[in-house]
Amino acid sequence: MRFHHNLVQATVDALHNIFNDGKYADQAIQKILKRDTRWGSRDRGFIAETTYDIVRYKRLYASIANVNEPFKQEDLWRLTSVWIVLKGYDLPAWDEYYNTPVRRIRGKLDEVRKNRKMRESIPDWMDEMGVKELGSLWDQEITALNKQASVVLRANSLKTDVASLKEKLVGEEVMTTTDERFPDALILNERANVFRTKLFTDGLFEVQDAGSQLIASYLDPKPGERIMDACAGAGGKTLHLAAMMENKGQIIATDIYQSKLNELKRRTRRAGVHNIETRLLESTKTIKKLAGKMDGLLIDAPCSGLGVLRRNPDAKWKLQPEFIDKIKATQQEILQSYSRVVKSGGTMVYATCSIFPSENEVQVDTFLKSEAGADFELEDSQTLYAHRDGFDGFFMARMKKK
Ligand SMILES: C[S@@+](CC[C@H](N)C(=O)[O-])C[C@H]1O[C@@H](n2cnc3c(N)ncnc32)[C@H](O)[C@@H]1O
Repeated sequence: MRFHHNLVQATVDALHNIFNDGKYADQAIQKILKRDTRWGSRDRGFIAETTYDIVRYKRLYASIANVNEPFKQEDLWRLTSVWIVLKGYDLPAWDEYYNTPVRRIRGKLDEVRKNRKMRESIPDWMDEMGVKELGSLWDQEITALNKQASVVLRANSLKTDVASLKEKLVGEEVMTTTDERFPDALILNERANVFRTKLFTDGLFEVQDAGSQLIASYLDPKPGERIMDACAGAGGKTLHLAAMMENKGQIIATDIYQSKLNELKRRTRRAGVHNIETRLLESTKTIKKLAGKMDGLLIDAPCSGLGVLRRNPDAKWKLQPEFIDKIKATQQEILQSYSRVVKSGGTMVYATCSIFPSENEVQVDTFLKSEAGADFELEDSQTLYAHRDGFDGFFMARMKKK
């Protein structure tokens, strides 16, 4: 592999912004990629993937490179040298890499890889929590969560179907694979910037992980029904619900952030969806008004996000155990309060992108045993694991109201 100094410098700068300035990895990378319009897709791919890889393995690489935070420029260059050596490439003859101890780097990897916290590059507290929550599954799961995420599209059934979208993508030189477990999904064979295609701007697809695509189907909304998507965010699942409902009926999409709902509205227009109404949750009034009126409720709850570490590797370094405790309290509050919108005979799905039982089964169980949950019955629940199912980790539980 031939390395270009300006691309590695861009990677070093992105890492500086992420590690030293606390910027989110995706935003820092987007900003750096705007630096030079002459960079082609390979150059951009190199910067993005190398940066993500070093963020993912920060603890491991920093230990091998023998550098500590806050990282100086030369420390960040050393992290890139460790990345190059461990990938099995030859180091370019640049000043920054002068005297790099290549054999020592390889030897140190063999030494530290026996320790899971080092090998998988995770904070101590996260490893302890993972073992407590998942027991022996944690080892395989965290290894799988450190893999690079695949890019998955969801064909927008309001405008196309999987087979014709697949064919149209070939015209854009984007090759994809289908998977019978995820009927609307197309999985890219190689990463590509699909957002630049006209197919995307025309609303023929959304980028949405395969696991996430199961959640709207799990609620099974029917055309003409009234559905509430309580934690709609920017609407990944709301748009899917709308497509399943063939634009008929009504979806009330709520969130506590107007900015996210604005983004949802923008996506709605592109997707050709017109049965979504957004409402900002400012007080309990909105929920009270909707009490007993909904055929279906989706609670895509805020969570630790540990199931989607493939997509957000910097969460390993930004998450704190105190935040997880706080978010668990919010999850139960949301279940207790929003469940009242479901009418008799209606369905509620509680979902998270976490693989920890304390955010999932335990929350559902606590709810069902509480007064608010007394009228609900658990129909089914399932967890998608990255190590077993191959995509992001998700949990979903479906409850029926008597
Ligand atoms: C997992 S994300 C939702 C992702 C979204 N459903 C999608 O598919 O793109 C959880 C969302 O819950 C919102 N949220 C946090 N606390 C909330 C609350 N008390 N009530 C409603 N939404 C809340 C967050 O702003 C966030 O957008």
